[in-house]
Amino acid sequence: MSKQKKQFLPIALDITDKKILIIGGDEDAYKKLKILQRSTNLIEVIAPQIISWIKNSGVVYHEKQYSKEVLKDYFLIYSCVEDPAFVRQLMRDTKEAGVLLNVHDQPDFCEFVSPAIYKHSNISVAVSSNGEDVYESIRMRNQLKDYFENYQLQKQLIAN
Ligand SMILES: C[C@@]1(CC(=O)O)c2cc3[nH]c(cc4nc(cc5[nH]c(cc(n2)[C@H]1CCC(=O)O)[C@@](C)(CC(=O)O)[C@@H]5CCC(=O)O)C(CC(=O)O)=C4CCC(=O)O)c(CCC(=O)O)c3CC(=O)O
Ligand SMILES: NC(=O)C1=CN([C@@H]2O[C@H](COP(=O)(O)OP(=O)(O)OC[C@H]3O[C@@H](n4cnc5c(N)ncnc54)[C@H](O)[C@@H]3O)[C@@H](O)[C@H]2O)C=CC1
Repeated sequence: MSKQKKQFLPIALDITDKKILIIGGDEDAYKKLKILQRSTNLIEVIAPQIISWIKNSGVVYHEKQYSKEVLKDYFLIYSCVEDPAFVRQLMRDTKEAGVLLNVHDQPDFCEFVSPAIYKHSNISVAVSSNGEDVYESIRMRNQLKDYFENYQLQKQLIAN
């Protein structure tokens, strides 16, 4: 029987005073950290080895193996670990703890996916392809970004 296609709902979550955990300490984790830092400072990283870019980014980090006891302290979990056995166990742990999981670049394992975002003050434009075509999401976000930046520029020109 063919697998049912996933459906993702685009929403905006209240993350005020809520901590987010990134599991993994390499370049992928760093990229995810930089994206999340546009929206919050309440991010922590856990991994046995953490690159210096992460350590120097002002984030709280824990240089040790992940264990499921930590999950209760966080609102969202982003995993940037590739090991499939690790991911399978993490999916069981997050389900048990009732916390939502994103697995970097692996939509089949994601309970939520990250859209491509353009943010200007209070306005956010988020583009998602239902997890199907991230490059199209990024392309469309960039076009919308150009549109909004031109729009801002035109408004300024008219005002002056
Ligand atoms: C499903 C999803 C799950 C998730 O990760 O949440 C997912 C999946 C995959 N990404 C892949 C590749 C890359 N993704 C990026 C970048 C971003 N990816 C993001 C989101 C998502 N990526 C979710 C879908 C969103 C939607 O619905 O459209 C963005 C928008 C947001 C963010 O990550 O926060 C962020 C841009 C941030 C920004 O520009 O602001 C780059 C570029 C880079 O990293 O520089 C590369 C190439 C380098 C690399 O390979 O890493 C591949 C392999 C594809 C292939 O090779 O064919 C898969 C797997 C697959 O498509 O099946
Ligand atoms: N069982 C398998 O098939 C495995 C395959 N791989 C393959 O190896 C390649 C890359 O391997 P790595 O760079 O070692 O990637 P990795 O995914 O093992 O590690 C990425 C990051 O996650 C961290 N990490 C690993 N285990 C962790 C844990 N238990 N708790 C918290 N953080 C943890 C690491 O410190 C690192 O910073 C990939 O292509 C992957 O597919 C890697 C591990 C196991």
